[in-house]
Amino acid sequence: MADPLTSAAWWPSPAKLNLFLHILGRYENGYHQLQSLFQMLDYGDRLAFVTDESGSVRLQEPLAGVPNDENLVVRAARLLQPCANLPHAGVTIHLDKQLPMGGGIGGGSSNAATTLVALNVLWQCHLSEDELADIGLSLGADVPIFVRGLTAFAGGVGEQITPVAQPENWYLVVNPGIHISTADVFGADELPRNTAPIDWDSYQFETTGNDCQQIVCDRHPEVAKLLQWLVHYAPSRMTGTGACVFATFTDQNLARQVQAMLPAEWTSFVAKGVNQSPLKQKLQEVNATSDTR
Ligand SMILES: C[C@@](CO)(OP(=O)(O)O)[C@H](O)COP(=O)(O)OP(=O)(O)OC[C@H]1O[C@@H](n2ccc(N)nc2=O)[C@H](O)[C@@H]1O
Ligand SMILES: Nc1ncnc2c1ncn2[C@@H]1O[C@H](COP(=O)(O)OP(=O)(O)O)[C@@H](O)[C@H]1O
Repeated sequence: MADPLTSAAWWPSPAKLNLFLHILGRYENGYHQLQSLFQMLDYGDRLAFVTDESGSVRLQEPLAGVPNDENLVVRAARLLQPCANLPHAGVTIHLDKQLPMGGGIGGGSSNAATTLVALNVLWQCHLSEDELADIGLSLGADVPIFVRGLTAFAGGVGEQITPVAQPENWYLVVNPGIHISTADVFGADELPRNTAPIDWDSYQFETTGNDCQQIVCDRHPEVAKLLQWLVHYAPSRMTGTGACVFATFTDQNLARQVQAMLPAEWTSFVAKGVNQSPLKQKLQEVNATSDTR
């Protein structure tokens, strides 16, 4: 069937990697104080929004295991609805899901951020980026960084963001096929929670790590096996609370050569690390078009 939506109707919803993830401590509300480098990728899901005056939010393609009312896309749209400057603002949302769920690459948070950024335009809410990031934070710690759409160091629970340009490397991202709950990892007694803070200026991949990696490897030997396989070819690490693992290359062809050798049990994608996310780029294009009208 022909795609009824034009290519211009789609808004990108990119993945991220945590190039490192340190846990410094725990706040009174149970959330953890982190330091991390969020690397935006040029690869991800995409969403399209068909607005109407129904006053309701519909999701056309439900996700297996996620009731529509709990889908972050629907929750984000409903949070924004009171800010719409259109009568009875409603929307049907199309979600083209490519990213594995629960993989530590931020798919759900990114979907929520794309929904906030796109509907802010389409419903004429006129909210600032800061206001959208604040709304996003109420949906999840990772949503604000996707709203801002820049590769950045993050502190606090992940919401204190310092944009930083990184070399735009190529990443082979491998999914061992395990769904890991972020809450389960952060709830683990054996999780290290006292890593000393680092100065952003002195960041190096080699001298940092992922404080969640060891317990995930202990609990899920498949992740340990995958890491052992990948480090033969390139510097590799788990992203977020897992389960995906990435290997870093300066050359796209090398990343694809290693991808071609991966055992069939693991799925993967190759993506470029970008300093500005495809969502931010799309927003700039949309704003430029409306400025010339
Ligand atoms: C730690 C990261 C790194 O990217 O893990 P991934 O989810 O990407 O693997 C994220 O910041 C996660 O962000 P996000 O997935 O939005 O987290 P939330 O929905 O806000 O929280 C999920 C659960 O993780 C725990 N949590 C999350 C963030 C944080 N700084 N401290 C925590 O303790 C809380 O127990 C919370 O119940
Ligand atoms: N639009 C969405 N996309 C993915 N997951 C979603 C979405 N809405 C809600 N979720 C829930 O959020 C959980 C975490 O998803 P995701 O963001 O993909 O993982 P992670 O935080 O590990 O990167 C999923 O297992 C699912 O239950």
